[in-house]
Amino acid sequence: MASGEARADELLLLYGGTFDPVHHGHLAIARSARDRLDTVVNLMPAADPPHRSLPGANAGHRANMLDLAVSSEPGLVVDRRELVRSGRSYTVDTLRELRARAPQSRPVALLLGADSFAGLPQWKQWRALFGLAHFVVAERPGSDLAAGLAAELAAELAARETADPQRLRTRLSGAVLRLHQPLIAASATQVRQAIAAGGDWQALVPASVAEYIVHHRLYAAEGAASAPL
Ligand SMILES: Nc1ncnc2c1ncn2[C@@H]1O[C@H](COP(=O)(O)OP(=O)(O)OP(=O)(O)O)[C@@H](O)[C@H]1O
Ligand SMILES: O=C(O)c1ccc[n+]([C@@H]2O[C@H](COP(=O)([O-])O)[C@@H](O)[C@H]2O)c1
Repeated sequence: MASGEARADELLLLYGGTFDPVHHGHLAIARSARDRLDTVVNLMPAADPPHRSLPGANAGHRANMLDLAVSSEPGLVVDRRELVRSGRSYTVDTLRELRARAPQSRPVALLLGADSFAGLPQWKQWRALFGLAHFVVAERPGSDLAAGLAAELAAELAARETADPQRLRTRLSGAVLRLHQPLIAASATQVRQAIAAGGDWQALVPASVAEYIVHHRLYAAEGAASAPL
């Protein structure tokens, strides 16, 4: 495990998401990436996530829940860089900003689920992303990368895939590593819907996150406004 001050050539692993709310599926892939790559995972909530409707909880609440979720998890930390920027949280903008500040010798990787990776051709300037970061793609129940990828993305994957985690350190960007972590089928939609419907949801998130949701009345059924942060 990497510890202390990051070296200029240390791999920087970012895990972006809406995290509305963070659940055990998110944490499982973060732990798996941490262990496979022997590095810290920076969970980075999107303030205004592109290509989806407004989150159910505001960015401050979502980041606070992440803080709680990682508080006893070695090697997982919260990165608020997208919370201090206005406008939509496009990944290409985040990476360019980071590249302008970080040492040029520092490799950067993005962690994402297979469903997100399959949607990459819809992202802003998606091809430019390969020049800015590596991709670490986690399996997700229901998303099969072997089938259903757009031809242009399938071609990129075939050219860039590596099974060697070291490749993410010897190059600055452009490789794709697949992560075969234990699958957890949880989704944030499932959590939000179960809360709104009065169903069972608490086992899908860490206990501290469940307490936060209840305390702030997040995702409550229509008519029950959530508490402001
Ligand atoms: N259970 C899971 N297994 C693997 N990857 C996941 C899982 N849940 C989320 N991810 C990945 O984590 C990233 C952030 O996901 P996000 O915050 O949108 O969660 P979500 O559960 O997909 O949310 P929603 O249901 O609101 O769409 C995405 O790249 C997504 O593919
Ligand atoms: O940059 C884009 O166009 C873009 C489009 C869709 C998603 N993303 C990023 O992908 C990450 C996962 O998104 P989501 O919606 O699945 O939570 C999150 O960091 C988003 O900002 C980025």
